[in-house]
Amino acid sequence: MIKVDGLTKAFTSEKGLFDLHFEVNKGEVFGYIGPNGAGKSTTIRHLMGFMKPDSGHSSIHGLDCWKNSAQIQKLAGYLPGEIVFLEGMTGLSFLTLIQQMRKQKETKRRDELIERFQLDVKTPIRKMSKGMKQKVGIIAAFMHEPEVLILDEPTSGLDPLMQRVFIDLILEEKMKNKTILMSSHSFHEIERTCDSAGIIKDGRLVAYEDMHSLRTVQRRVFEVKVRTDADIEKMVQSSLLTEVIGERTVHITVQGNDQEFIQLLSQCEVQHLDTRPQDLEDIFMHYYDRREVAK
Ligand SMILES: Nc1ncnc2c1ncn2[C@@H]1O[C@H](COP(=O)(O)OP(=O)(O)OP(=O)(O)O)[C@@H](O)[C@H]1O
Repeated sequence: MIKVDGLTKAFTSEKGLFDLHFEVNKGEVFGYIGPNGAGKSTTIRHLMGFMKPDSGHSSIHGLDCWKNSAQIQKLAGYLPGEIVFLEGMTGLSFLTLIQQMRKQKETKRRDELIERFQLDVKTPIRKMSKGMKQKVGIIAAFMHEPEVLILDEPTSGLDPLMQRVFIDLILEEKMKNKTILMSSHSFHEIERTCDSAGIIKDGRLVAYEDMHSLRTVQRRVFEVKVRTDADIEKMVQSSLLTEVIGERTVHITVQGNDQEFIQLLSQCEVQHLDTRPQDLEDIFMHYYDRREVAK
């Protein structure tokens, strides 16, 4: 449904997008994550046909995003990272204008969303808080029930209750077989809603996770506190995946090698042991360090 094929847009030799490839199938929710300035919004602008790639292409529903930008913009529900509103409008007059531009007469879904997000649409947009403006943008993106949704940091500015309302909305759209790409800085949001997640760094896709296999494979992270530095050394030297996180405390990721882990523990003087399932943050967090040289 959404296809990005060798997409390249070089602003400088290091900034932009470089030979980007990924696909999102119909009915899937794809989470697009990465550090500030990685290239998420630039990818999204290409998908919406606002930018011409230097090489490669992207398509939605088989339509080239650049060559068929008018059709793409009609087809997809889009939430920009920064919404620009016209002066002197209320939330309702803005939403009505968007509906008129789309020749959409039906207001039932719009009103349902207004109700759900508890938005006071009579407030002039210039007097709205960041979160209120974000709600207006979300409603505008969803109210015509598009088959494809392209969302740039949709929950930015929303309070925790509204973030939950948004997650429920995504899960509901997923049940209706909608295809969704959303960029986010929230691992929790991605874990709750997405079928797959990709991480972009310095304009390149550096990791990809299928959320279903992530859930079924269930790696576990153990936090182990030992008594001596020698114990720490033993752990680090073992073939297990370890990360020293504090004084004589180490995180060990275990996946199918439980026996090896137990043997290692039996050789050390363990003072404290704790565990939790590995989450997306554990897998992707190190990609966020901007000091790390891109591989
Ligand atoms: N029109 C442009 N001209 C030149 N450089 C640009 C342009 N648009 C974006 N960039 C640069 O490209 C890089 C990627 O920017 P982009 O906005 O896509 O990042 P992002 O992943 O969305 O970041 P954030 O999480 O901060 O929103 C940044 O270094 C940015 O400064």
